[in-house]
Amino acid sequence: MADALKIGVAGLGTVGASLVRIIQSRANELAVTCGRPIKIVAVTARDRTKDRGIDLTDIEWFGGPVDLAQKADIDVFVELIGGSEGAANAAVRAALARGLHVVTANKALLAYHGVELAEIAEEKGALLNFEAAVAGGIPVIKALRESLTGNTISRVYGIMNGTCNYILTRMEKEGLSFADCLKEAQRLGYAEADPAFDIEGNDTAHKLAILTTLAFGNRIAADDIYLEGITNISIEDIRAAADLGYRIKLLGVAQRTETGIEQRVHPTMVPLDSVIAQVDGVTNAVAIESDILGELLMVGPGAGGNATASSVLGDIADIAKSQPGAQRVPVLGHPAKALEPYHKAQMQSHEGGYFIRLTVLDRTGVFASVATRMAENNISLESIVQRSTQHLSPSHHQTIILVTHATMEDSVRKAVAAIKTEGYLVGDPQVIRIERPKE
Ligand SMILES: NC(=O)C1=CN([C@@H]2O[C@H](COP(=O)(O)OP(=O)(O)OC[C@H]3O[C@@H](n4cnc5c(N)ncnc54)[C@H](O)[C@@H]3O)[C@@H](O)[C@H]2O)C=CC1
Ligand SMILES: N[C@@H](CC=O)C(=O)O
Repeated sequence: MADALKIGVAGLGTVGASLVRIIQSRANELAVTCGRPIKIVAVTARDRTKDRGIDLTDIEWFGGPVDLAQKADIDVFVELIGGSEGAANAAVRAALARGLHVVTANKALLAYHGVELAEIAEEKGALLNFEAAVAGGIPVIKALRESLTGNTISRVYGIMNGTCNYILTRMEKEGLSFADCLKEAQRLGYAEADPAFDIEGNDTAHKLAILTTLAFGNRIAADDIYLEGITNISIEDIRAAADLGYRIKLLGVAQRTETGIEQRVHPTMVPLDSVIAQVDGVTNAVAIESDILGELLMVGPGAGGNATASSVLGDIADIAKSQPGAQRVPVLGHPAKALEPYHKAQMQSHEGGYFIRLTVLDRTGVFASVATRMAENNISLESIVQRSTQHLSPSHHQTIILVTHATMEDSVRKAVAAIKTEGYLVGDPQVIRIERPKE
């Protein structure tokens, strides 16, 4: 049997500890599958004394990630620390500079430095694998980077954050509060070290930026994504959506348009009878629409130690099986130096359906005024209903809920701005975009 593939792991948290446990418990099977043993020989984390339920005897402990990346006698550096800057960034650069292969689950790092890191890896002939960085255990990177070669992709979208989907699902199904659901997602190891990245939509944006590049061949443009998280979504919205035949999901969507590439992350109403509406809890789903294959929908565990470690392990196994000096698949699907500049489609030009919920004073003429402001902006309505909300508040308020046919974002913004000036609005209007699967 060939020599062992020597692995150094930086970060022994939810994902790192699961990875070590799996590699140690399946050593024999992995050696047979990969044609050589896979051996963890070096590790580092913040706290050396913490009990992680893993056996670190005979594994060299390093004082920090950069130290490990620079000095350990390893073939592969596995980065499971997190964060786009700081130790993770410095250590991955140090490993690539030595020509080591790198495996990472760090979407923030790739979203902001992926092109540069891919250039270094390609210059050095090293592999930089990151299957776990998007949608946890779902092999979406391999699908886009390798399996769909030759297809022209028109849209990639999906549920890419397990924490948010877990929160929305439990709020809807069990009536739990947002805060309680988030705490539970943290306890289960789904959330980021700073959960604001999950609930404000940044984590989905990081993942979407990576998928956009793989799908469309542009340089990664993580800062050019329209971004709204789920912190504004109330149980009232979730119930109103259900009454209208929709469910609310945090979606990331990237699509080609006539004016450029549209990238957006926001709470979205999807039809209750669509597959994506049935994707519950920590499960993720990524849909890819392309010309040869048609629509591919991949559904699976999106976060958590084992799901994520499964993808990290797959990346390590690919390295174990790769032949030295063999032609490499470009890190981002296209050689990093050949990636095209990103041409952004403006969000104002987005076209789709909209749900608009307005709390208004109970006055004569309000309903007619709302309908008029819509008509003035050429917005065609699928439905408009008015409900009394006096049971929710002692004051004389009404709720008006509108669902539009496909319309321009710009028109909706103008109509809502006009309504805001009328003096009958109570609080801020709630606007949620509607996404329908391809007919
Ligand atoms: N938890 C999940 O479900 C998923 C996580 N990821 C990504 O995987 C990576 C790791 O995530 P988790 O395991 O959840 O994080 P975690 O917070 O549970 O673990 C992070 C580990 O890195 C170590 N660490 C942090 N800063 C360090 C430093 N400066 N020097 C040495 N060690 C340091 C910590 O001691 C800890 O062992 C992140 O990039 C995350 O975004 C990706 C997919 C899913
Ligand atoms: N915090 C992330 C972890 C996986 O990427 C999530 O909840 O999806």
